[in-house]
Amino acid sequence: MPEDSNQKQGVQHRFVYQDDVQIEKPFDWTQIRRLGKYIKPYGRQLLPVMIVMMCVGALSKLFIPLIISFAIDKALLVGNGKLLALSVAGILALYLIQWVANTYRIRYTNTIGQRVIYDLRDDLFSHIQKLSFNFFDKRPAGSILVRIVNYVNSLQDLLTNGIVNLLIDCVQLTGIIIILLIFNFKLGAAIMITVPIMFLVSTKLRVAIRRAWQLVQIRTSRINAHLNECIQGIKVTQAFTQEKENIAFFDHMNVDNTKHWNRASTMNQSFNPIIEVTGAIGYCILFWYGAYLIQQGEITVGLLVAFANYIGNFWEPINRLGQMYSNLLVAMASSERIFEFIDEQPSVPEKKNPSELPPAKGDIRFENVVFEYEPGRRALKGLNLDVSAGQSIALVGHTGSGKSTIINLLCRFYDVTSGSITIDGHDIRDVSLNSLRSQVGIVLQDTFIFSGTIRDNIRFGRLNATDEEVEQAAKAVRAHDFIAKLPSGYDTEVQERGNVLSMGQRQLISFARALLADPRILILDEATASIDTETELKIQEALKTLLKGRTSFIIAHRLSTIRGADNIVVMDHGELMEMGDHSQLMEHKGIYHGLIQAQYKFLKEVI
Ligand SMILES: Nc1ncnc2c1ncn2[C@@H]1O[C@H](COP(=O)(O)OP(=O)(O)OP(=O)(O)O)[C@@H](O)[C@H]1O
Repeated sequence: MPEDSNQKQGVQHRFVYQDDVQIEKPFDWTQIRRLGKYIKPYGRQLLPVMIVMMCVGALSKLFIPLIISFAIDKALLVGNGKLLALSVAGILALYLIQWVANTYRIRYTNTIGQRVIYDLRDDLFSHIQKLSFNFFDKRPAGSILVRIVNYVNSLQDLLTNGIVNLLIDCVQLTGIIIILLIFNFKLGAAIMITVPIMFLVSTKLRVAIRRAWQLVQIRTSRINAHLNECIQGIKVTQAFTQEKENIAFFDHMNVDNTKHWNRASTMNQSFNPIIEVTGAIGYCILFWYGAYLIQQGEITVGLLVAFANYIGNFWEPINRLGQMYSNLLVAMASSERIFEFIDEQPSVPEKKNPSELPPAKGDIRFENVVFEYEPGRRALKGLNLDVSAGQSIALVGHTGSGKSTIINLLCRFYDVTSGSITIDGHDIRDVSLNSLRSQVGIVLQDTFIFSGTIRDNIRFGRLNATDEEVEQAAKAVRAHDFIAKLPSGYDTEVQERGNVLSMGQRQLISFARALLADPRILILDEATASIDTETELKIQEALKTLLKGRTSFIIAHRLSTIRGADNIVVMDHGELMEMGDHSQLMEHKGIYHGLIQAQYKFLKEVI
């Protein structure tokens, strides 16, 4: 393969974005019933008014052509001015009634639709908040986001306008058909020859057009995902000088998107002419056959005008029904995906009537703990560990040895595959998640800073903390000095992920956050990033304050932390290999000794 094409293929296969495979689903009553449950709470209050308004609007529209017909035959053609004026007034009154009814109907439909969407979005978000870690392990954040935003929005149209329009159109169509057949069966039946053609074109072509637009939508989503990834990873891209490749990949996606857009747009443009031609055939039949029936004396001119009016009103609902049908198929797929999330049960279930974990002393016991993230791959292979209240435990070991897993299990982000973990003798599976997690504080390596002020970020540890308490916590972990030097002090706005702050500063903020929460058990995943000695000293002092009197687990990377720990647990391939304090383990000359030697050697070489 020539180099050029090799390169091109490489670029095309570099980023893989998973699309939602099915963009439409067949009509499904279960979905409608589930959606119906969301409408029910508002039904009794708003539905009756809405239905009355809908019927008034549809009926007043149906009567207008009849009055026109009456006005032509009985007033215009015989020169009865008074009756003509009365008819015009009647038509005006009907238009007015129609306008009022439609205004209120739209207002009520929108209210119901908005409330349903609000409830659905709320349910989805609160449900996702409760789901366990393994749910997020399996899904990219983008796909979760799309379900909350796009799929819920795509239901909005169906719920606000779709269902009501469907009812109005059905009432209107039935009304027109009855009137046409009653007033002149032969002419009515002749016009209706075009109905099946119109219906077929409207449904089939609409579905094809909808599909074409959805393919465009998929391409646009891919572009968005790629843009998002490229912006997030811009530093890596520039560091590895991959800008050209990224541009080439983006171009390839852009071309693909434009190609699909052109196709969908061409199909779209063909829709109206087809509908117009079919409509025109209907008019031809009406005027040709209608003129014949007038000559025969079977119908009046007024009735012919009324029929023309009805045909005009006839295509509109048929056209909309076709569109509604294709919207419904998309809504089926959207609601299925939304309910799929809502039905997802947390893999870490709460007991039916869980007891509350009493204020913990902090004695922790891991007994024969086996854990598999995926069946057959053991991340912990029968861990036994006893930790007394107030002890600090440093977890060390090679990458992938199971250190974070121990912490994930203690917080019950996952449940043990077998064995048990107890706090002060209480199995953590028997107590409520809230009472457990509120007593276990966690400071992660990748400190998450939310958009907001520094004060808000510290207060995240305890939302009802006063400003003084926030500042006290910051002072205790030596964060106050740098915060005070920021342009607006504690009120300085930091952006998502806290990009304006250094690694060390972010860590100090997360310490203050943890101190404010004041948990009995503290978990600390130390940052590995190199920080200057002054900050390192500050962090060590802050750590002392933070750990005082608490049972703590530290995934340790710094020699200083390891030395100070009461007990050092050395993990290897999911097994506890060594345990003891620093001097004991150094004497033992095992894995720990090797790790420390390697670190010293590295430091010596660097220094
Ligand atoms: N979410 C996950 N899904 C599947 N396997 C996982 C998951 N998280 C970790 N593992 C696997 O479990 C094992 C232990 O991982 P763990 O994260 O506990 O290691 P660690 O000692 O904390 O490593 P590091 O020091 O690199 O953070 C590894 O083999 C890892 O591949």
